Amino acid sequence: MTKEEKKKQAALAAIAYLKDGMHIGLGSGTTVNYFLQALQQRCAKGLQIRAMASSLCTQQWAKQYQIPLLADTYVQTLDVYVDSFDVLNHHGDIIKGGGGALVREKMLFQWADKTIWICDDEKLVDDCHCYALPVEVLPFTLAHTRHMLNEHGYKTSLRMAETQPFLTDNQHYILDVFVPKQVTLAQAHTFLMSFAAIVQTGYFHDEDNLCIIASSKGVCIHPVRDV
Ligand SMILES: O=C(CO)[C@H](O)[C@H](O)COP(=O)(O)O
Repeated sequence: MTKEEKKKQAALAAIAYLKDGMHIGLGSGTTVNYFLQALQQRCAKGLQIRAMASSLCTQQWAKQYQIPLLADTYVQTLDVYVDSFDVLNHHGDIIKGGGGALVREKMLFQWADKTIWICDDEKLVDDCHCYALPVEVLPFTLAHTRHMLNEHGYKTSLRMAETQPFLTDNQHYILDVFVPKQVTLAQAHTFLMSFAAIVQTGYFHDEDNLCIIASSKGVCIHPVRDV
């Protein structure tokens, strides 16, 4: 089974957790796009939900698929948040932000009553240090921020979109940060958040929510702590 087929299978399995009347937070990325396509079909068959997108890209897809959207000003509750991630280790440490939507993704994750993670098995890793940690940062005094991080052993790479720095939906930059081996992601997150220029990191921690993992053997569903 290809990686794309696995993503699709995981996304399809998440549909079973949706009920009429729910407010659903939508993550970002290609796996979520498969979820949106499945959701479009369920909505066409009568499922009554309303959704909130974590990125402009997801919002555009949701509109294209005619998924009813909520205006953020009026939403007080989110029943469930559905998203994928870049990597997850066996301790519930998650890296997100490959698509640069990490701030709004974390907001919806923190807000929702529960989260359903959807992924292919290639995203499960022993050590998250294999993947750079995306960090959303203010463009103001960027060179200084990078210099300070470098002084502490954190190498950084400014994410680009062709010849210009990649701009997030919040009009900030993304630094892909290589966390030193001896520092845990949780420690790195706390350290990085001490910089006023850093808006948020793509480090998430979760143990209790469900993770739907698709592999060539099929789909399995576990609490994150048992992955
Ligand atoms: O964190 C994210 C976007 O900011 C995505 O969830 C992550 O990058 C995974 O994307 P994909 O489903 O395309 O593999």
